Amino acid sequence: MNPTDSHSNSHPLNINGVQRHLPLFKVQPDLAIAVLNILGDTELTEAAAAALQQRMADIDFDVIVTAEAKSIPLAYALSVHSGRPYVVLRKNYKSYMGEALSTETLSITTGKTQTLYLDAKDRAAIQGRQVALVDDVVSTGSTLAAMRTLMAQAEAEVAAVAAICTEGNAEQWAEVIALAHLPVFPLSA
Ligand SMILES: Nc1ncnc2[nH]cnc12
Repeated sequence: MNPTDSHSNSHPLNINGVQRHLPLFKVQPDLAIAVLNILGDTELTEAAAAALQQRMADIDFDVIVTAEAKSIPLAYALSVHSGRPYVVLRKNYKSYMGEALSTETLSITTGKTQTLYLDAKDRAAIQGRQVALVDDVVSTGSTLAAMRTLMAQAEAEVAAVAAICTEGNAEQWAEVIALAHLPVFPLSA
């Protein structure tokens, strides 16, 4: 690495002309990832939503579904661009969520198992509908698998999977509509 390069500990990302340098973050003793955090980044979120909406223009979907937390602004922006409502799968159960559905997922950023809940009202909103699953980064596929499980339980059909970035093994994510691919960074112990 070049010590004079101020971005030597980052990975470049360009979405629809919006440039960012993603900081590298160690998530396991032997692995770092380039962290994409769109929270607070209206310009990047907007650029991504506009580009994804274009890529999804020919897909017939009724509802956008995302999981807490970092991708919520993307789902909101895509909702505005596409005119479709969005649903958020939650990480904590609240009493107002009624007869929610739930399933487990393993997070690469925390290394911990998490539960995803589908609120009873959202369950009714997607039953028998075509959904687009949306995430900021599709990485290990654990969140995506949990989202698919909940969609099957709720009798919703997955019409598309879309993300700002795929990560890791690009071939594994050929089905994902994505705007960029992030490598992972093996570290020597
Ligand atoms: N590169 C990444 N940035 C943010 N969240 C992630 N989750 C998995 N990979 C990620």
